[in-house]
Amino acid sequence: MSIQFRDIEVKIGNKDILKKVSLKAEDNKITGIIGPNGSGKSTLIKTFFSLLPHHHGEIFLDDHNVKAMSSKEIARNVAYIGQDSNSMFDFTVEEIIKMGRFPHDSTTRNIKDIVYDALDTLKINEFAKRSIRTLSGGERKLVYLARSIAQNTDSIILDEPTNHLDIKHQYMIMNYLKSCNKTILVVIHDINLALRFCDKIYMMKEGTVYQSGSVHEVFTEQNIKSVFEVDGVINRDSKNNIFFTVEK
Ligand SMILES: Nc1ncnc2c1ncn2[C@@H]1O[C@H](COP(=O)(O)OP(=O)(O)OP(=O)(O)O)[C@@H](O)[C@H]1O
Repeated sequence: MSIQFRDIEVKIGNKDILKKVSLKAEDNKITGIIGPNGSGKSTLIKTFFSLLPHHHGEIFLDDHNVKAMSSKEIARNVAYIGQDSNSMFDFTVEEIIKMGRFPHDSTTRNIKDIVYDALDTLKINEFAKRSIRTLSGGERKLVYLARSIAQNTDSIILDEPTNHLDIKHQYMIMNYLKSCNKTILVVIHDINLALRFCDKIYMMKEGTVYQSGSVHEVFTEQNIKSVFEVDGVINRDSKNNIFFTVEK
């Protein structure tokens, strides 16, 4: 299932936050959105779920304009893991994960089994009875990923999923996303994680797509300098993986 933004424009007050942004995330691929703070990454993904209105452009799920879809229908197809993992309410982890089943009217499987499979996948079974409010920021991220697993959608949109996570859990999440055979659209800040895991990158600057393509096409020293104002070097290790280091 592909996710496509066509010529999206967002204005807040007099400020143009997004200026004709187009992006396509495809089946079985991790598409990364990277860019400096304030460049419009979260704004773009929020428009998909109508969390922010867009003033121009269209958003499609395969050939379906999301404008014509109910929020429940969208949630049957696309899961969302936002930046903010705080919870206003004192739900248990089990209850949070169970919410992933809300868009689905029925299932042949026992819901408790679905919840426990999701906990198992991320090896967080011991959190099941805990209140979400007692978990650390990183632990909460894992719980919301487990909810998306229970939601069983073809696509997942994630806003900085590795934020707050230690290196083991950063790789656990990215490896899960790589192996799950879904359409993954992810806002990511870490250039080296993006280099390692993303199939396609959209590099944003000041509300526009500055560059898009494969990691090799986008992560050039020149593009990184122009967009992030950082001098650095693209290196290759002995296994021919490329990585970026900042020069002093
Ligand atoms: N409700 C709002 N009112 C005014 N300005 C807003 C509002 N929401 C977002 N903005 C502005 O829109 C711009 C883009 O914000 P957005 O959150 O999309 O950036 P981002 O690229 O996701 O940044 P970050 O990497 O810091 O999360 C920023 O300059 C932000 O200040």
